[in-house]
Amino acid sequence: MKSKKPLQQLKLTVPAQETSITSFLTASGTFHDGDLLLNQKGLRLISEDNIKESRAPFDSKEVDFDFSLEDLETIKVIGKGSGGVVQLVRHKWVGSLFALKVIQMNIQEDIRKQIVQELKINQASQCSHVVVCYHSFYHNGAISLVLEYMNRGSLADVIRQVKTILEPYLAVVCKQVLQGLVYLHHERHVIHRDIKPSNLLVNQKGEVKITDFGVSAMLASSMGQRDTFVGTYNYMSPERISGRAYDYSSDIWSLGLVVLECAIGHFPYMQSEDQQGWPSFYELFRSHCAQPTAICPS
Ligand SMILES: Nc1ncnc2c1ncn2[C@@H]1O[C@H](COP(=O)(O)OP(=O)(O)OP(=O)(O)O)[C@@H](O)[C@H]1O
Repeated sequence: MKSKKPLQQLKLTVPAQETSITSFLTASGTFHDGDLLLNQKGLRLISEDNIKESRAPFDSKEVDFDFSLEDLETIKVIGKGSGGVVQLVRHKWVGSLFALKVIQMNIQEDIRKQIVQELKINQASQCSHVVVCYHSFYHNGAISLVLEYMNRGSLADVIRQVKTILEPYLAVVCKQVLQGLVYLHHERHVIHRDIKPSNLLVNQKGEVKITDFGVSAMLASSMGQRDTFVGTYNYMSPERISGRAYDYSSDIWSLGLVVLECAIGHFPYMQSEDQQGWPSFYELFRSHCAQPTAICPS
């Protein structure tokens, strides 16, 4: 694809809709949104009916309290995303390491909703190829997620270090991500919608796990397809770029681009690894959709 002038990585901007956090707080200071309740002591999912009946703080017997934010000490900052900072932390008494993702909640309505979605999915995940969220806390306007620490960072970090990944290893990476996607698609009925190298984390055992469900959406059969998007365009499937209906297979397209990137050492829609920046939306649209191929039906 020809690229006259490389542009910055694209992010879709959404209209600013600042929502005060106070509108989601109960009298006791618990963050409440839909069936999710979150406070300093932990997270609890509750049916809407129960919430209407009580609007009460957590029943401490129903939450595992053997773990609090005060039990964690920060070792260093390991990453920064659009939602907030990720720190490496250690449990003071047990010595276990975790990644602590702290997200300030006085943010746009759409993003807040995505984070709540992420919490619900993380809390329920039971798959060895999906990053575990052990605990989540809400305190002083911020949500903190205690995540499984993946000590080799993301696949983006790996590509930066080794440039390309040889086919036998790439096959192993691909298989693990596919196992994670099979779980998300078939067990959780979720389209991830933001599969990209920085959302695939690696540990020293060679395990690869999917993380960051900030832009995931539940695909409830009654709901059909979700049409809101927050994230980068670069790994997006032709049907999403052109605003058509999409389904689970759009995650597979994204994974395909990630695998190609690992194999050739640069994002496939850049002409070479020397090329700086990312293709513009229009360049992606033209290459995926305006000049349709077998994988982009009109
Ligand atoms: N569980 C984890 N273990 C180890 N490192 C992590 C973990 N979670 C995140 N990181 C590191 O922190 C970085 C930032 O993560 P975060 O999910 O906040 O943003 P991102 O996915 O990189 O970007 P964006 O928010 O724009 O999608 C990651 O790229 C990764 O290097």
